[in-house]
Amino acid sequence: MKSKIKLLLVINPISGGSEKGVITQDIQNIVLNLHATLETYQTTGDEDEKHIRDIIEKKSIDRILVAGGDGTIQLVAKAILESNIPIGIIPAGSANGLASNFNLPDSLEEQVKIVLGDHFIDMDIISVNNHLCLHIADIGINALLIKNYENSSMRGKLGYALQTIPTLVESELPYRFSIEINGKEIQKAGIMIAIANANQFGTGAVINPEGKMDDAIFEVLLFRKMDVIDILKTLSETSLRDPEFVESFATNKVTIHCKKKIPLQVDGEYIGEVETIEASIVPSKIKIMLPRKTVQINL
Ligand SMILES: Nc1ncnc2c1ncn2[C@@H]1O[C@H](COP(=O)(O)OP(=O)(O)OP(=O)(O)O)[C@@H](O)[C@H]1O
Repeated sequence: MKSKIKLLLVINPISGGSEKGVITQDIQNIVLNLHATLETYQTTGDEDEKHIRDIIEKKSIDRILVAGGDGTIQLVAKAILESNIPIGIIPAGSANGLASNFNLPDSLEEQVKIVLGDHFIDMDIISVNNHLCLHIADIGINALLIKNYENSSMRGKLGYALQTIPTLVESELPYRFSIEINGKEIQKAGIMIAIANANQFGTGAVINPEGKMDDAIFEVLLFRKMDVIDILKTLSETSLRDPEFVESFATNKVTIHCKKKIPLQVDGEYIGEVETIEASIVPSKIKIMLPRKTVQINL
């Protein structure tokens, strides 16, 4: 008889502002009926990466199930970079930017079955100024919006929307970029540049319909202009890819210089202001367990 799969549940108790005690109990019950054993690690925000690595080694973990937002998935991705242990996702963050790209089922039982299944994607990882990026990084207006949102007391989409007007007033648009890409240096003006591994923001707005997450290529998207209405559209499930204002370049390496310091965010975390962004595909990939019917979103 095949030995049972050793599953580690990594759960972030504060992500998405929701109580996780019930989820943990439900997962324990679901796993009891499947060919697996369960270890649980609750994140504390302090040295989680190291603790997860220790558990993987001591308990010979085969698969990891992450219940949290992008920050928690990032943390686990760093911990497993060398061991290449497959991970499954229970979207339990406030935005779930990465998970929104995978058509995951809502049922907890299905989500647990997926991590124990055999269908996966070998997902690319991008390094952006030495930060791991699984989803989308950007410089310019959206990063400034995320910074203002993080500093405000209002959470959720409304909190984000309320930051758009002060953000536009504060920003000095357009930014002027010098982009070294595919052996060329080009000069462009715009309100933001996104470095996209994935197709869509957590809000559902598709910004990169032709992006594939396992082709060792990422897209550099230059947004030429955007007004308040366009920014508010990112809060709904509409495509933002009007060719009038987005220019796209596919590559595995890019360097972008901006004359003035410009805000940078990676996977929803505000990083700070930078003058240069260096992004490249890293040699390691991570195995994300997916439902059988996952299709890449192509509009
Ligand atoms: N027990 C804890 N107490 C406080 N902070 C924690 C704890 N566990 C993890 N964290 C912090 O939670 C953050 C990651 O949260 P995560 O991104 O997963 O959720 P989120 O912000 O709600 O979701 P999203 O990124 O989808 O908006 C990290 O900054 C991590 O340090």
